[in-house]
Amino acid sequence: MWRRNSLSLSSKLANPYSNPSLLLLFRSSLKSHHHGLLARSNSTSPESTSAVDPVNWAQSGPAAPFIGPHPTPVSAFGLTSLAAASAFKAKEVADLAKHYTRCYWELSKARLSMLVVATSGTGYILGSGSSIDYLGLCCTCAGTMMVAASANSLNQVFEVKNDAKMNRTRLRPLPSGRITIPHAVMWASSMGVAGTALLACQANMLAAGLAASNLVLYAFVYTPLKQIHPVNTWVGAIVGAIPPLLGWAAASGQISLNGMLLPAALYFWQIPHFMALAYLCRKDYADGGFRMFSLADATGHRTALVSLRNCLYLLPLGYLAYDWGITSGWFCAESTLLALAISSTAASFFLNRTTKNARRMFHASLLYLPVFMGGLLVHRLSSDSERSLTAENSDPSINLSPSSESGVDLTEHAIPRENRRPALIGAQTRPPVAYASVAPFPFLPAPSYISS
Ligand SMILES: CC(C)=CCC/C(C)=C/CC/C(C)=C/COP(=O)(O)OP(=O)(O)O
Repeated sequence: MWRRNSLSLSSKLANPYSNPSLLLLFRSSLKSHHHGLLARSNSTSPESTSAVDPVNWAQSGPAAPFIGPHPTPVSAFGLTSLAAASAFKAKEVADLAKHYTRCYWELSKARLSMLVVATSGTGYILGSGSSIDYLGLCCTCAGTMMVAASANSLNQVFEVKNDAKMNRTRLRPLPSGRITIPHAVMWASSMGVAGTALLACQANMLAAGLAASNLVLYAFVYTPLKQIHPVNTWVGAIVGAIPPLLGWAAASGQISLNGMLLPAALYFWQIPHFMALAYLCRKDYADGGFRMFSLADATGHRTALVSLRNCLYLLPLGYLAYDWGITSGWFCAESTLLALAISSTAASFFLNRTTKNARRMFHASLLYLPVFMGGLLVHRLSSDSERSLTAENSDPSINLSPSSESGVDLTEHAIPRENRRPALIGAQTRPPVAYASVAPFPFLPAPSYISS
């Protein structure tokens, strides 16, 4: 199609008369040029230069010669027509660029991909320790965006027939015929290769490997599974949970237990989110030929139960974030309240399985994720603040002096960047009040139980 468009574009440009709109533009510019010359000829000297009006010529043969002072009307005419052709060419190129930008945007499911990037970026910051490498963060986000765009485009390539049968998806670029399958595959391949290469060069091979494996899991396992077995939702939840791990791995160079916190939140969060969506769009999914969990559950009882169970799994995450030294105790409280809020919507849906309650649970899930990630970032403990707390509170065997001879040296020189955050697993947990003197309230006095 692109080839056809570009061919027709070039042939139109080569022969402007073959295009009615260009001919119109061409003729109107000639007319105004002609009228201008005539007006001037009436008011100025009768010095004559004859010319042919090609518009009238085209319609009814040669026109009466006009007289005017312009020494070279034919070359002026040529310039005007050239300008008209260039303007037309520019407009058509701009329209073409707009058309394909829109197709790429929709193929990439850009808003979903941006959410994926947000989770990966949050993972990167959490895995960064005391100083964030902003260039690394940007490259990780860009690489994640490209690979996610590729995965989403491949998903649409494989589901073009199913998408055409669903109201929600029938206007996507492939089922609506706005782009061809080979073109979409070309876009997906280039994005996948470029994104993985960017991650490999600017982050590390672990992050690149996670991205590439996730692409394979999403496009080649999850996507066909949607038409085979309801277990697809759980596989999809793994796909959604990988990007924050990828971000963590890009920053820290490894996968560690406390790097699993955000992936776990994403995994549990996706179950009620997608269960609500599949419940609300049951007919659409059935029409599309997808085997979603909710389709084999006429009463919605099991769909609601599974959703509620996974919401409850979100409850301990705030405590774990605090206990593992990722965030302050404030996050523990906030996360628990947030999990209780989404769980209450899931409980309402469980007790009363109406569309309204399913929609409430869906909206609660939309709110949950940004608030949870925002809380993680706001209450995150950098290695510096952790280090000072650890020093104030705890184990005398931990010595912060760079030239420590006894105990564990926690200076940046002693701990490789990639090991900083993971090394803090198992560090002594601190009473919540100790966190009151760190972010986000660093101005508060040190807690009184700390001996000076
Ligand atoms: C780095 C990398 C490869 C990241 C990929 C992340 C990604 C694509 C996550 C999406 C997870 C998911 C299950 C979406 C639903 O797809 P769906 O097929 O059910 O959606 P649809 O019905 O709208 O097509």
